[in-house]
Amino acid sequence: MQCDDRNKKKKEVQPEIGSNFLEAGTILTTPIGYIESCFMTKNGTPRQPSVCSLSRGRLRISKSVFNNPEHSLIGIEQFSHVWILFVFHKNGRLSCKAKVQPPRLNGAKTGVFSTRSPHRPNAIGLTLVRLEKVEGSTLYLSGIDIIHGTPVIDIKPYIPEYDSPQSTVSFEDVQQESPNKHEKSTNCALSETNTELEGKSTRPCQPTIDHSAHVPETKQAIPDSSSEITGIPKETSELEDQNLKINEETPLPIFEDQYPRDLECKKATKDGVLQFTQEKDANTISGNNNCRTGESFVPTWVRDAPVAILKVRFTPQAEKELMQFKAPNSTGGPSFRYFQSPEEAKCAISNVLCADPRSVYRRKQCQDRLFYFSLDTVHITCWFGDGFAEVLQIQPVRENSKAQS
Ligand SMILES: C[S@@+](CC[C@H](N)C(=O)[O-])C[C@H]1O[C@@H](n2cnc3c(N)ncnc32)[C@H](O)[C@@H]1O
Repeated sequence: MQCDDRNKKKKEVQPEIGSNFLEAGTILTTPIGYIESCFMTKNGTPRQPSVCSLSRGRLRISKSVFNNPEHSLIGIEQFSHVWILFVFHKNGRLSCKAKVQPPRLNGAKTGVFSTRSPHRPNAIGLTLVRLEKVEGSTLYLSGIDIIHGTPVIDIKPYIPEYDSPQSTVSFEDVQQESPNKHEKSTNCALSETNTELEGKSTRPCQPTIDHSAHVPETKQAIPDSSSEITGIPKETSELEDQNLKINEETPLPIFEDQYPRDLECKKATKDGVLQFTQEKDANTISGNNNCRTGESFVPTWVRDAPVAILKVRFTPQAEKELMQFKAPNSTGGPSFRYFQSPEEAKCAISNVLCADPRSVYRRKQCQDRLFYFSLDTVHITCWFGDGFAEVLQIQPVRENSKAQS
């Protein structure tokens, strides 16, 4: 059913139901399309898009959502990157585990919401991908970590001024620095409470300069005369469009008391669970307020994983087999669907393997087992040794072959 029809129907039949569900935060999602990806199975799919910039895919906006799906993409080609929100449809079942074991913690547990684990209560994924081109109602993407057939529920443009604090430091460094160093920067005239109203934004008050992603000029956060005083970029007017306008009648939420001032970080404890203890006489400023405006922080485990970056090598036989593959739509021999050449494929395979795609279980308990995965139209067999991965065999993917999960 298309958007217009659905709205009409809601209005005619049960006008209040739609809004009640929205109020309760319950929505029935309708995929706007399904990802066509070079990754057919979860196995071997990178854990984040940054792992393999050559991983390609397509997304065609469905005609069941818009009469003219191409209209929904007008202007999007002016962005270099877009966020893709999708459903982890191959999770098997919905997860209700509050603690998970991200591979980078090598077996230790942490709270699900401090990770990017697929196993989360609402099974929603968020990936920042490069937008290569737009043709009609189809987006051509690269740098994906999403498998073929994944239902996509939304696309949003990546806008560095909104989405990316200027610099990232480690949580532990922030904790070690003297408290005086973390005085809030005075160039920000937004009150803390107002910042909370804006969705806990860490957006810098000053426009950010150093961004490689491109944004259409109309979207640049250029302060106008009215925003100069507060340092709020012009685009804040969007909040007003969404009825979030801050006015005298709108009570400002007070969040301060809910946040302890300092968190003492303790690394993995005896039961393998990461624990952060709060100081007893916690003050009222959140941990996030410990960092300077425009700065963000992440735990060290996100950056310095206990998992080594592996060296990747190909046996001469595997290399020879890969060279048989031809550019898309070529005849006489196996051809790629997404990669343009065997060299590109080799680079992508190396990227996937050097990040060690094995689960913690596989890494620890079954080190000597062969590992299989597929990428584009290539089926790869490899093994892992101490600090390296070796590709043993490259075969064309068989249509009905089922890779290990
Ligand atoms: C760690 S998640 C991160 C995804 C996204 N960047 C995020 O942060 O929400 C990436 C992994 O999800 C898995 N995956 C990708 N698409 C999936 C799908 N449709 N259903 C279940 N798992 C999926 C793949 O195994 C991939 O390695």
